[in-house]
Amino acid sequence: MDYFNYQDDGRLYGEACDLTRLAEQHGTPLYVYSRATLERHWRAFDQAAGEVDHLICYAVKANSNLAVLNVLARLGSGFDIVSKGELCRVIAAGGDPRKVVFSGVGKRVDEIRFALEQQIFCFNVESVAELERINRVAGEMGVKAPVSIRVNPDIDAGTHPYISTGLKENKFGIPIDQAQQIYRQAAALPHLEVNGVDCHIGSQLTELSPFLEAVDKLLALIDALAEDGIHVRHLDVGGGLGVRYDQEAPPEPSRYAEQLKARLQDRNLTLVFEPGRAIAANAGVLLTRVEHLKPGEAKNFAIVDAAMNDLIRPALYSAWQAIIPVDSTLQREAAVYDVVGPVCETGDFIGKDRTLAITEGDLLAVRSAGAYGFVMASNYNSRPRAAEVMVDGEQAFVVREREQLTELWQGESLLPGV
Ligand SMILES: Cc1ncc(COP(=O)(O)O)c(C=O)c1O
Ligand SMILES: N[C@@H](CCCC[NH3+])C(=O)O
Repeated sequence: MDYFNYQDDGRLYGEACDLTRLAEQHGTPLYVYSRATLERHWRAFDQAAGEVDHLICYAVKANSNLAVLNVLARLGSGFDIVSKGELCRVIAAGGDPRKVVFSGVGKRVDEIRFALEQQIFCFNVESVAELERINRVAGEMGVKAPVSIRVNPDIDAGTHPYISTGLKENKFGIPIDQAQQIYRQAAALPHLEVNGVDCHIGSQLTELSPFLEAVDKLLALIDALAEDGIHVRHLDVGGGLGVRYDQEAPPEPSRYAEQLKARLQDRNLTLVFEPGRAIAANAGVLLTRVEHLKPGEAKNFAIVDAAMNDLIRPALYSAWQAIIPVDSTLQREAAVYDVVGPVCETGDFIGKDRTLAITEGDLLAVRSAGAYGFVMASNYNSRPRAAEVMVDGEQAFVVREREQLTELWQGESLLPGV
């Protein structure tokens, strides 16, 4: 459920804001986010966890706009980060670093030091080398680093191979069959406080079974660790809950949490969730205008002003996102189009074989663009990045200005002489 709907005048609105007007005011391509949707999705996790001690750490990578982070911080959200940059964003947005988990396979020494200074909740450690590095840095600082080990349970998440992370062949985490041994090593390091077990098996999962299979393996590990005298306090189940892009019917957070709670029984564990997409994807749309229609023998093309540099998911994963007219009252002839951008790549498409009734100048909305949209944007073909707007009821706020051309070569310089 989101807050992007057609109203009685046949036009698409974001909450109570007319998207046609927003596009006229701010230009296209334009990302529009809905505050109410973000809040609703975050609360769905919070309420699902209910009485169990829990922490919802929104995965900043999904959408790191400061206003998005701030909306969630105001609800009391924690954050899952993968870089110093993301931690600085959380702080700039008013988030609490003590509710931050730090994931990622390649944390640098300066990033570890900064995170320790900020007293984050936990490092999700992905290798023995990283355990030793964190131990060393914490020792130099005279503190104890809170750590959890990201366990790779070797489970097929049944998702796109590029966003699957819980298989042996993936670079993430420590293989489950070595986990107990590595936990013993970690517990023996003097500057670490081992307080959790973590996993994240992939993104856009539409079934519960892989999550539950992973959790069963993790709980067995937690029990085995207890026998070794290692008592962890939290279980971080990662993110990965899928969303509806098309016909998918992903499980609701409530059903997921119910199953988790049934498995926790009387173990006194804090549950940590790291949802990204489930909170942000359907809280955003990308508005784009049709530049040209180009009929062809094999294909008709609708060339729009958004491209793979603005939204790379279709090009990168052949991801499908709905593309709909912003004004449904316009009388146009329908045809089947590949909706493509102006970038000079054959892979530059937003959608293929879409039936649309459009003409030059019409506005389209790409749905489900709130996660892994703007954050993955680039300046390829020297295209400035889009502006971002957040709607809140009848009000709309520019939460990131459109990038200016001169910003594209900021910091570049000519060779001296000649
Ligand atoms: C460690 C970690 N946590 C959380 C997430 C968020 O995943 P999703 O957006 O699928 O919820 C990711 C990205 O897949 C991740 O790598
Ligand atoms: N960027 C991916 C998700 C990656 C998840 C990051 N761990 C997507 O758009 O689907």
